[in-house]
Amino acid sequence: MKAIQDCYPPKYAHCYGCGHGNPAGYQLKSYLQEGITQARFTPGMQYSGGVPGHVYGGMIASLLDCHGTASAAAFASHERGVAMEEQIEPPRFVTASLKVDFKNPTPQGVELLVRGELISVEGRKVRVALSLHANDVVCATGEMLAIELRAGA
Ligand SMILES: CCCCC/C=C\C/C=C\C/C=C\C/C=C\CCCC(=O)SCCNC(=O)CCNC(=O)[C@H](O)C(C)(C)COP(=O)(O)OP(=O)(O)OC[C@H]1O[C@@H](n2cnc3c(N)ncnc32)[C@H](O)[C@@H]1OP(=O)(O)O
Repeated sequence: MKAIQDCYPPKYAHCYGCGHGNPAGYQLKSYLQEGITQARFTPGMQYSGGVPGHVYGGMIASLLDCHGTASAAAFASHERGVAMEEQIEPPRFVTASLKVDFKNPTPQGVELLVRGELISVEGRKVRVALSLHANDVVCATGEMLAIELRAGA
């Protein structure tokens, strides 16, 4: 199955968090399956937070950020009855607002699961509920308002 981010042409593949054309970035890959989006990622040991052995909060927020905008694009496409991979230029969303709640320390050296669920689609505005899990423990939850860029932006 093609990742949501891999549906974009090279000219839009530069994002630090998820662009497949950015060799220095995370190259996060998100997938929509059965109404839920998921991405898996193991942050390098350089992303240490203040507490040894735990992941830096900004890294966690960035995973929710990138997974959220990709999820918004996939959810909006699905609502419009078209799959991401069927579009030459899929809809592009940016983060207008991202709230993160850090629920539990996130351990390093563990594959993290990031999940997204659609809250609502209202024109260009898509709200996504996000969560980040390590070893089946919810470490962070979040909510994003993503906004679709206007054509030509
Ligand atoms: C940078 C472009 C990247 C695109 C790349 C695309 C693909 C890349 C490949 C694969 C990955 C797929 C997606 C990944 C893309 C990026 C990932 C990382 C995500 C980010 O890291 S991305 C960077 C941080 N992000 C920004 O850099 C945004 C700066 N910002 C703006 O560029 C404008 O601000 C914008 C466009 C958001 C809106 O501007 P606009 O002129 O188009 O629209 P407008 O202002 O009219 O708002 C329309 C309606 O949203 C409401 N609204 C707006 N903002 C709100 C807020 N904060 N809270 C509550 N409501 C809000 C209004 O109230 C109105 O609501 P209503 O229609 O009901 O009146």
